[in-house]
Amino acid sequence: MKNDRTVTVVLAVPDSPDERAWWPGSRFTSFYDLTAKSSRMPNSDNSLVRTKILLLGLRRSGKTSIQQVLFNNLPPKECFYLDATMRIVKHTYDTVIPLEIWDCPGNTTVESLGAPLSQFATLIFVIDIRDLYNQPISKLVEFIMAAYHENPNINLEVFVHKAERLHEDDKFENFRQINERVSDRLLDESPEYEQLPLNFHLTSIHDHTIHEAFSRVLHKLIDSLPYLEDLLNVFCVNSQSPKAFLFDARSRLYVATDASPVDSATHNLCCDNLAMLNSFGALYKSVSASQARRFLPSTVTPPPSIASTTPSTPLSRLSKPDSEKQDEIENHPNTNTNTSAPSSSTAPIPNTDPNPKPPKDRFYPSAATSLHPSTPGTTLTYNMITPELVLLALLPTPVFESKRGLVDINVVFFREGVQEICVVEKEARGTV
Ligand SMILES: Nc1nc2c(ncn2[C@@H]2O[C@H](COP(=O)(O)OP(=O)(O)OP(=O)(O)O)[C@@H](O)[C@H]2O)c(=O)[nH]1
Repeated sequence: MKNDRTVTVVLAVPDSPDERAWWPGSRFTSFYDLTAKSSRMPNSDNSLVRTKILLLGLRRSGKTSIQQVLFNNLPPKECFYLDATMRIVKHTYDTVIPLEIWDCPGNTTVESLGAPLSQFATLIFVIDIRDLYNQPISKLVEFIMAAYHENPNINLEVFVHKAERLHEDDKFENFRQINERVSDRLLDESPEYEQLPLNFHLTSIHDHTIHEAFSRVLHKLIDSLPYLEDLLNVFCVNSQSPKAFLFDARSRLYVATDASPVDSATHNLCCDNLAMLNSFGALYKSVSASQARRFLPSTVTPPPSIASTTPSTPLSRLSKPDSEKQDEIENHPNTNTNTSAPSSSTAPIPNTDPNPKPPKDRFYPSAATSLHPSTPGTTLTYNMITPELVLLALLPTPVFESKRGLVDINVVFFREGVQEICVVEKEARGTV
């Protein structure tokens, strides 16, 4: 009976524009029109307004590794071979908001930065967890003081990094000491720094802590976060989902989640599942590429066949027959070859078709994985929402099995709301 009531609620939502007035995405449009749009006019040269993040820290603290692992899919083990950063490198990344991440050399000072701190929305300072000496703390304090005077609204984040290198007790002791020393040094400088909101995170590229910490950094930068959270809350209630995340597919950062608390185990599970599904995209790309290989030089290595590379877990299943959807899956962002990734095996395919087909409607892939088969069980669902974003939601398996259509309808309306928000974000930044 309880589930039937949910059906009524969901189907009643979007019948007419009037009835949809309560829909969070719509409320967002009108409110956001009045607020963010006016404060986020495009640059005078009509270029895209990017939110800037400053990545600072001593040499070898792990700045470039963090950027490369999160935004360039570099496997953590390969970070060992990264060259030292000699000049400031500006990396751009597009998700709900467009980002510009400044990876700075270890010797960067406030003076040598070459840009006022007022330009940046967030300053992330990376400290090696074993580096309890004066130098990194002095440098961090120098930047905090400068930021306080130039840009009091800047988000100050400290990543106490390479945390996996220490045992639990030492990890928390070093974390506490770094935290305490920074606070003491700031207090020595002036009591006015006492109230500064400094956020400390324990991070490592070798586990999911870097994803969780950077996600929290990102949340503070997304003006539309409350509206995305509203949509997730509505989705969870109507689909009986205990937890749902809206993830940026490529970086595996979650851009929003519902109101229930995030527990690391669930977050990590979603991250792993996303990594597994992301790797599907590359497989389909290879298969499609093989059909077009007649256009390519013969030196291109043949891709592995689907049959031999499909993950063996019987519980993971794509929602549509593979053969039907290969072409459309090619449009999935996860199938995009990341040109700056270190080891991309798929060469770009020249478009030699003299009669190119008209663009197709976007296909939104979905998948479901049973997490533990014992009754009642939990199912993790994956639904693509926009080219960048995917919805990962936990559902009781009986709900998923008996109310699949209902969940799908909820996903459709959720997608509509999120897409509306993304359009408004883009409009506010002058990209549409
Ligand atoms: N154990 C461990 N090593 C890490 C982690 N992150 C980065 N490293 C290693 O730290 C070393 C330095 O990493 P980089 O990313 O080059 O450091 P950086 O701060 O960019 O260094 P500069 O470019 O010289 O300023 C590399 O060998 C990485 O593999 C981590 O979370 N854990």
